[in-house]
Amino acid sequence: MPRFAANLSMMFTEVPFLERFQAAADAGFAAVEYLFPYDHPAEEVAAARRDAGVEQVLFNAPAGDWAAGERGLACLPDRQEEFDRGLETALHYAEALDCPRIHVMAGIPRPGGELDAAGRAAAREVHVRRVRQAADAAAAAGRRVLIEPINPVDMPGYLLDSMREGRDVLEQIDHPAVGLQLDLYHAQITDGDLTRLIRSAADVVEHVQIASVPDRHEPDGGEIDLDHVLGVLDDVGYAGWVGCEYRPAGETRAGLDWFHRRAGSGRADRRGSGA
Ligand SMILES: O=C(O)[C@@H](O)C(=O)CO
Ligand SMILES: [Mg+2]
Repeated sequence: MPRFAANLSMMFTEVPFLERFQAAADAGFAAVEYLFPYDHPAEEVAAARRDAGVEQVLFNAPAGDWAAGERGLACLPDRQEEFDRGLETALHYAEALDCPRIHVMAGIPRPGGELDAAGRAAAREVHVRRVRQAADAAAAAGRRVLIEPINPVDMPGYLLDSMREGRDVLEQIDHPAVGLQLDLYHAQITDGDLTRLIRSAADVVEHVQIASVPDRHEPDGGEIDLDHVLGVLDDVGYAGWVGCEYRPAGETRAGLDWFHRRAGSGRADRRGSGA
């Protein structure tokens, strides 16, 4: 059975961010992930993680003005300086948190508008270049960069909008320090055919996330058969983490039956270092 990491941007939001580490540990999670730690100094986040005794397995590089609708900087040509600074910040946090991987978001090249083929090619060219840049810096710091396809219903206009696109871009990036983040919630919406998809992408997937479709709640309901996809991940030898990136339907702990049934105590289920 794969190992589960609690996503602290969506789970345990009943308590302030820094308290979510301990809440996740108390619930039995051995690891955590989240979108952004940057509202708090790296040292405070690192202390919260250490005190709770959980591994940090993933977080995102700064992604622009999130409140204004931005979703990453990597494909935005006129944001090079901000991208550079964000990369530095992310690597600083990764060091403090002992986190092996950073998700670098592509961005929305034409917010609210249509992107023609030429516009898409231009955005992709910038994206490929910036992810390579991030990967060079990450590799020098002993870390890895992930890219994640995201469904266009939740994130209209996001450049990396299917697993197929993700595979293509990954090939184009062609960098040993870059891998794919397979969010099965997005993948079910954009690609479907999850069994074949997991099997065919097994060589490049370095992190998995789960949630129910279409509501993005606890992963043991909706369109995805959780035990089936976890079994396929086991079959292909997936040894990474499975991030629980879902919005609990009610109180987080009240919805953890699915986790306790599959992970035992969670902590007892640890295999290897997770790095
Ligand atoms: O799937 C998601 O939404 C996240 O993994 C993410 O990084 C961007 O929102
Ligand atoms: Mg995700």
